[in-house]
Amino acid sequence: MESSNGLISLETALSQMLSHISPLTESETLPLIACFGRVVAEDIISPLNVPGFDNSAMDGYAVRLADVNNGSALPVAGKAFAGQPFAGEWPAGTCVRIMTGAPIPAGCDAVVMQEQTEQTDAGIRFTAGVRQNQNIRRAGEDISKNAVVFRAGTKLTAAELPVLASLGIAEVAVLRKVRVALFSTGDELQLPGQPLADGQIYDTNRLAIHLMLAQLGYEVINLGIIPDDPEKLRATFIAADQQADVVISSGGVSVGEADYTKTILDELGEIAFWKLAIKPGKPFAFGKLSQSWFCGLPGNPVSAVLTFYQLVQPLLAKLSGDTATFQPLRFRARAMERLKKTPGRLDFQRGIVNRGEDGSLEVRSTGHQGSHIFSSFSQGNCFVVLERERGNVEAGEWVDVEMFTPLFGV
Ligand SMILES: Nc1nc2c(c(=O)[nH]1)N[C@H]1C(S)=C(S)[C@@H](COP(=O)(O)OP(=O)(O)OC[C@H]3O[C@@H](n4cnc5c(N)ncnc54)[C@H](O)[C@@H]3O)O[C@H]1N2
Ligand code: MOO
Repeated sequence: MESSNGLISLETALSQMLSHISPLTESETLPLIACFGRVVAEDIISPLNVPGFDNSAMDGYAVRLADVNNGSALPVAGKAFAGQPFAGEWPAGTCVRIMTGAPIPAGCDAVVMQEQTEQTDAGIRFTAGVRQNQNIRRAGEDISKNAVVFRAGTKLTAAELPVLASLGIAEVAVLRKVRVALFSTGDELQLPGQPLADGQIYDTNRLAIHLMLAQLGYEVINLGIIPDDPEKLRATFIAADQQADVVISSGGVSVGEADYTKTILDELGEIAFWKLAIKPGKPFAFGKLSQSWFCGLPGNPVSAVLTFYQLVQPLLAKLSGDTATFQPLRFRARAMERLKKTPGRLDFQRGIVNRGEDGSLEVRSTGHQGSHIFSSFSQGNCFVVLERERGNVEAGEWVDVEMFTPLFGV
């Protein structure tokens, strides 16, 4: 949707970007430990049942139902341990001492937990009723042999990789990592550790974007700070385009000094300069260089992080082959103070959300909402997402909040 003020909605921008992207196809086979954050290249089929055999969920006694529930005590015929099954004959009218994880002896109907038994001179007496199948974990209950465990396009994390270990799978074909080239532009930028000349500032954005890319599992080619010099900019764009799947720059996308960035980008590819109906993060560039995709983030640090999060992250996920759709979870919270808001853009204010005494969520502002206030990220824990046409929020009104957690990592 493009409104009368010429601003494109976040959804329109995102769907336009994603419509161009096809996932990578090259894959490599790696050991499980190296697959963290990688995307499965082909469906993974289970080579076995998990559990692999019927086994006990408790330390106790394996019984046949016909022998229990009449109150009589049963002598112990033998023992079954995890890794050491009960061997030999199991005479009628006896029970088997069994440990958690031990294979169930053939003919066993139930396992009685130790706490529901008593040792008597005649053997083990059962102090509670016994039901068929109780405390037996059946073969294939978690995953059955030949089932599709994970479809191609699943991102492997600490939730998925141990499942593969439980199947005895040692290595997996995963898609190659997305390569991202990154640089900051601007004569005013200086490296931390260096003295500042008059009017200079330290480069914040490149570190922020680098860290977010790294924690999302992408390969980062960090090309440093590029001054506002057409030749240097052109050489950097060309080098970045040759090495990466996606080139990300920060700065120079607004109306001011973006001139040669625009000229160079026109020369090298097809780039659209958008004005997005979000705050912060209005100016944003997207398009194709000669072989890579280009995302131009706005220079203001909060705007750079927000546009990366809302637009670049889903683009990278699609390119990486990850089929999960990017849908940040939002919760309703009660504003505990007035939040200033001008209608016209979707606002992502920084807030601090907590659970109130009545159990509902309560949110406060981190204070100054300028797009240069990077410390609002460490002071806050969430975005307060305010609808495009909404005006000021009064204390007590309900708002949407979106936690920072997946954005900044641990
Ligand atoms: N006349 C207008 N001026 C501006 C508009 C507009 O629509 N009309 N939009 C404003 C908004 S909103 C933003 S956001 C910025 C984006 O501008 P650029 O992408 O061209 O970025 P710069 O002008 O290069 O820098 C903006 C600001 O951010 C600082 N900066 C830049 N890079 C970094 C960095 N790596 N680390 C830390 N800080 C950085 C830079 O010094 C400027 O202060 O434009 C507004 N202006
Ligand atoms: O969009 Mo700007 O990012 O409001 O500062």
